[in-house]
Amino acid sequence: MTELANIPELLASRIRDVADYPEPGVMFKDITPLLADPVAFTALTDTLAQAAAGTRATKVVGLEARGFILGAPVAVRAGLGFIPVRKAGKLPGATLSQAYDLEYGSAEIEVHAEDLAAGDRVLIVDDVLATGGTAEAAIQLIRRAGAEVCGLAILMELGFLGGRARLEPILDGAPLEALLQV
Ligand SMILES: O=P(O)(O)OC[C@H]1O[C@H](OP(=O)(O)OP(=O)(O)O)[C@H](O)[C@@H]1O
Ligand SMILES: Nc1ncnc2[nH]cnc12
Repeated sequence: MTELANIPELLASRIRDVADYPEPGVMFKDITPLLADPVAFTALTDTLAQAAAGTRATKVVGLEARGFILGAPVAVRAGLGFIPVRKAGKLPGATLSQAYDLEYGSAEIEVHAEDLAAGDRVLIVDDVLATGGTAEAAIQLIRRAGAEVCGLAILMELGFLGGRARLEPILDGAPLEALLQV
């Protein structure tokens, strides 16, 4: 387990701001420097896996694509199965789909219907919470599959975009943990 004095400071130092990407007016939070640093990536994985332990999750859902990079090692560390929620058209089996808007556009996500069922407690993992559109769509998908959302574990929350205010009313008390706040 990682033992570092100030994990949030380390993580924040490895996230790069890119102005006007992917469109004018957006300050993009680029996590690739964090991923390239094994100490920071391990600290992030361990910290998110600790969040999973407190939720009694039975599965981890990661949101394509950056949520896969973070969610898969968290699932392994926590001893849980990993379920990918993919952008539309990428999963070969029978899927449930949900359209949504995000900070810079709109999209549709899907999950294999057979991957989740009643009795599953799902922890959603992603890198950034902005408007909350992506996470809200994932919550809807997971519930339509019959499973319960037991928490959201996010690396960075962009508070000024209102994602937390949007999600908390629909989370039924499940925790929304963001390691960093902007
Ligand atoms: O709160 P929101 O406004 O919905 O934005 C947050 C989402 O946006 C990013 O994903 P993106 O769709 O850019 O996909 P990527 O991970 O494939 O880059 C990020 O990884 C979150 O999933
Ligand atoms: N500003 C941002 N940076 C990185 N990912 C994002 N997803 C939505 N908004 C984002």
